[in-house]
Amino acid sequence: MQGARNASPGMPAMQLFLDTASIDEVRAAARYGVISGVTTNPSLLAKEGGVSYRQRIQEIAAVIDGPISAECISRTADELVAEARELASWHPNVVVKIPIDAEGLEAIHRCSKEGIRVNVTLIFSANQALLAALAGAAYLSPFVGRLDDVGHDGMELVRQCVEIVETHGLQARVLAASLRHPLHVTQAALAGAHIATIPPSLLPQMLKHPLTDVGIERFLDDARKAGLLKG
Ligand SMILES: O=C(CO)[C@@H](O)[C@H](O)[C@H](O)[C@H](O)COP(=O)(O)O
Repeated sequence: MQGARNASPGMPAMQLFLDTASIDEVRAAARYGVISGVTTNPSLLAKEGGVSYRQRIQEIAAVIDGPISAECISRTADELVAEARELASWHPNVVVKIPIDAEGLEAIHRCSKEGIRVNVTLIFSANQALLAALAGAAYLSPFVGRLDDVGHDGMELVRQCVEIVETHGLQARVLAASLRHPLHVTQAALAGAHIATIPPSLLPQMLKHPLTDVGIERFLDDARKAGLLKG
């Protein structure tokens, strides 16, 4: 992780990943030193006007020295494994994303046995998360916002994933995904998510507080009165 120190020895600090395929957004966020990885998906890539996926992943990996998720689009286990090998060959930091279904579960198992790190995506239940973790997933991605959209408590799934992983000493890390607003990030941190992947628009929203702006203005006024500042 780029700037943080662990609160207690042996306990990894929570990490923030950026959820984008835009190199400009990655560069803009990287300067703060709070982004430890990047997640991409076909929908995010589609916004990038036909750029090669491989080239974009390599550009991102040159800016962020951490896990970069690239998503598989194959639908059978054999094809998923072949595609995962290809994506993983693009850069040593690539983590391949595989959706959780029957073919996906077999592919997760086979990839993890080969040493390819897998981020299991489109997780909407605790049992999907358990199966993915048992198959050897490196990351579990519960989709918070999309569960909220259909009237469920997306953050409760994050809590359940964390509890399952920690109760049973599983290796997988819980990566809260489909986060839509700053409160989601706070809630993911409090739920014990190991990682939250955030759309770039959330970063300034997390940072900003009107009372901070008012406070800065007040201090500047007083600094003028005290003669510390001219004009
Ligand atoms: O990689 C992941 C999760 O591992 C993310 O890119 C994940 O696909 C995105 O967070 C979601 O697709 C965004 O979901 P939504 O806000 O569009 O519903």
